[in-house]
Amino acid sequence: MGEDGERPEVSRFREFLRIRSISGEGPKGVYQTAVDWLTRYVDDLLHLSWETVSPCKGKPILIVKWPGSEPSLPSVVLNSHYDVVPAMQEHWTVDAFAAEKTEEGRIYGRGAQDMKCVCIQYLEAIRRLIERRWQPRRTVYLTFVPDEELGGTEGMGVFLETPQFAALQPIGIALDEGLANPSNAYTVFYGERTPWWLLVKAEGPTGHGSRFIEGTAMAKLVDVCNKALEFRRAQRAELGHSGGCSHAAAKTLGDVTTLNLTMLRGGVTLDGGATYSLNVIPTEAQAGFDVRICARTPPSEFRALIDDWCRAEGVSWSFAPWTTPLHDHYLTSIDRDVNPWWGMFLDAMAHGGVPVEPEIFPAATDSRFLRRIGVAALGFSPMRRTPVLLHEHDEWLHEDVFLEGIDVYERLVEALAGAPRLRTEAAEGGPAEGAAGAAEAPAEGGEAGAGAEL
Ligand SMILES: CSCC[C@H](NC=O)C(=O)O
Ligand SMILES: [Zn+2]
Ligand SMILES: [Zn+2]
Repeated sequence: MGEDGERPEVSRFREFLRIRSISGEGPKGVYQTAVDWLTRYVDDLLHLSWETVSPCKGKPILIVKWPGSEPSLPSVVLNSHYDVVPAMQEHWTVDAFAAEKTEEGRIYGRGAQDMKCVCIQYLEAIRRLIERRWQPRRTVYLTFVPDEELGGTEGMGVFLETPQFAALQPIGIALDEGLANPSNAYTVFYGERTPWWLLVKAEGPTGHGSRFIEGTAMAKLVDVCNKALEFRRAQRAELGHSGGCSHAAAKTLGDVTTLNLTMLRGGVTLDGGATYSLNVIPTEAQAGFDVRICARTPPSEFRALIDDWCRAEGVSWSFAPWTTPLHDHYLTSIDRDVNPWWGMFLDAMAHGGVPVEPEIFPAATDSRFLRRIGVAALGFSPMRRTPVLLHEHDEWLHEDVFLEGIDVYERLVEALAGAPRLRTEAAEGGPAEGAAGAAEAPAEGGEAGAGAEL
């Protein structure tokens, strides 16, 4: 027991929460602080080898290696991101980076659910397995990446291009983050809705604001926005009144397409943007949308819609240039016959007696980079009986749920890293019966991958 009778695992989790590793705006060098903290942890408690790689300056990726007894077998990758989204401190009832714990056992902090809990749970599960002298058959790699919250381009995205990533290959299965589940079950994600961040740009004539000028940039843009919002209303209706809570309705957020107007810009500005010339018709206006295309809708179908909306108004649209161009669906098969890892995952969970609900992740995680290159990836954060609080004010996780998650990973790592060669895996030099991993990425507009039940 640690201080105040607290379990040392919990104390370490709280310590990690105090590092302000906010993507984009943390204190200078804080990413390195987080990685240094993790490497000390590995040195002191796991005694495993590790290395860091920084394809983007100041954005280190930490790779920890636990060698398997049969290193030629495809590896098991446990991925987590150590960056967190900012906290609006004025809306929190506690300090977002103090990792306070209530008497009842709730641990408050930015990253408590997303996903510093998982970073520590992986480490603690492996610490326990090492302590009880369990040896993995397959090599296990822990990867800790930055910048997931910014889209992963300068984190997992660039990591894929490095020799350090090549060294993890072939990968059998990768685990990455999921979401809390308020019910008694865990949720596991085998795919994600595909994020499209769009910019619509309208142009038109100028003139005096007192006249009827036709075809203005603003009017055209508003027409496109109205069509987009109409589409949004229809999708909202399809979801029903549950608001995406997976337990009150048959449909979850992952089953419909969301669209939100998240940026509007226009107007002739004065004084560096402090005021506007409201009597001058602006010649340009822009809107930005966050769209998440559900797995049932081929991206080409959505593309046709937005093309229509824009063509009708004579305006243009483009993908936001700062996002990673992953615009297709990538799914991991949940057919045991196609993907034996799925069966192993389910069996290990069933062994623990906890129900599992497979779903499509409503947002985007680093899993999509892995699925895109054919790696089977499951999004899983072992948090049940817990409200979904990622990115919210007063994010918390109960210490008992955190501790239970370590037990879960212990079981999972034993099952996955202890797995003998699968029939879908080639013997050295020989052919395999078929790829186990992610279903083939469908061509633009194609169906969801083979074996994936939607
Ligand atoms: C377009 S990539 C964005 C990634 C981000 N991930 C977590 O919130 C998300 O908004 O889903
Ligand atoms: Zn996350
Ligand atoms: Zn997040």
